[in-house]
Amino acid sequence: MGILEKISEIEKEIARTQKNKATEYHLGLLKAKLAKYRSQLLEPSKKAEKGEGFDVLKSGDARVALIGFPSVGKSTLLSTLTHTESEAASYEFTTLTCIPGVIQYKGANIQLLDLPGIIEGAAQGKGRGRQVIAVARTADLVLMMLDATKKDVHRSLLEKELESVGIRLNKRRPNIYFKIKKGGGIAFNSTCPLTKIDEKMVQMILHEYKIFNAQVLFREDCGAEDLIDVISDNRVYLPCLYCYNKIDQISIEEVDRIARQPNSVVVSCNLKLNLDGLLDQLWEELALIRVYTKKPGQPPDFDDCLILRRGVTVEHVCHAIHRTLADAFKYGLVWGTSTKYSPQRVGSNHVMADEDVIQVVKK
Ligand SMILES: Nc1nc2c(ncn2[C@@H]2O[C@H](COP(=O)(O)OP(=O)(O)OP(=O)(O)O)[C@@H](O)[C@H]2O)c(=O)[nH]1
Ligand SMILES: [K+]
Ligand SMILES: [Mg+2]
Repeated sequence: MGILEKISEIEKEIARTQKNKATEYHLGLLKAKLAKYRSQLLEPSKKAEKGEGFDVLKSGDARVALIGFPSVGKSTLLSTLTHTESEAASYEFTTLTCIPGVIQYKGANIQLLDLPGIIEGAAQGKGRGRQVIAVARTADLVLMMLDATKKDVHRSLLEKELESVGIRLNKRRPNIYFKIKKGGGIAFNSTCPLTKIDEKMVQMILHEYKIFNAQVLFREDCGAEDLIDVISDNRVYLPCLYCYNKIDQISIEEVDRIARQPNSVVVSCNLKLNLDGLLDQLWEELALIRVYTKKPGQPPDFDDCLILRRGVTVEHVCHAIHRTLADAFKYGLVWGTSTKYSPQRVGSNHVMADEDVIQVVKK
């Protein structure tokens, strides 16, 4: 039996197994098996299926991958937001390779990748699904483009495809400490009550992965799937923005309903509706911030900013300015929303905010 058949057998078995106390171990084991086969399926693809036209160099401050069914308007969006033209047409699979463009926004260069449309079964290699998914894994954010005139099944189908190859959208890594050891068996512990898993199931899942010595500490109430995610090293956790296009074709009530969904933005590429709103939300989801620098006795340099991630410290800023600056750092003077006073003297672990100005004082 091939891996694909094994996967489909297990999927069928999971579907027909009733969920209850008596079957939970069995289900946990099936899920572990499923995850194992799926990762086997992905292994050989790394080299063999790279595919021509998909090796695009990473550039700029962040990378965004456009993922969606055929003809939802991905190429139209790229041509509208960047100086790059990507052919758009009314027939499916117009785009066959990865086409990079650059969005210039608030001083940042955001690389936007137009990709072929993907369909159900993409993860198993249908269409150019595997190559597309491989590119998505390298992105800082997935911009999932959807046709607002179509039903939401498209969205769940795409989510399932990405899910099945280890891409987790808008989810953080489960808070489970996991470390393989040389001996000593499985040391299992938790810092909170667990309602979805117990020691026996943890053991079973680890054994399925041929792990017999490990330290496992649950720091939140996670289940079998979370544990499997932590064991598997091919998981990526990405923010996802759902972009509903073609709102020129639907009622205002429908637009309003979609726009209220979490992580969603509504646009019309053809009529250029709400593209500013899309850029704004992209900026937010990418968690980018601008930091301006200032030399002593001079006004801040507002023409040139550093583009960094939310949560960066003064130390990061020093590294971004020059690699030797962190060593020479004495203290910083910061003007902006991250401080109580402007300016305020700060140490190297002070956290910066968007549009802060900093002057670095050296030893
Ligand atoms: N009504 C409407 N049509 C649009 C809009 N944006 C794009 N389209 C149309 O949708 C069709 C497909 O657009 P593309 O940009 O080629 O779509 P794609 O997602 O790149 O398609 P593939 O590359 O084939 O996967 C074209 O006929 C576009 O003119 C929009 O906002 N409203
Ligand atoms: K198309
Ligand atoms: Mg296209």
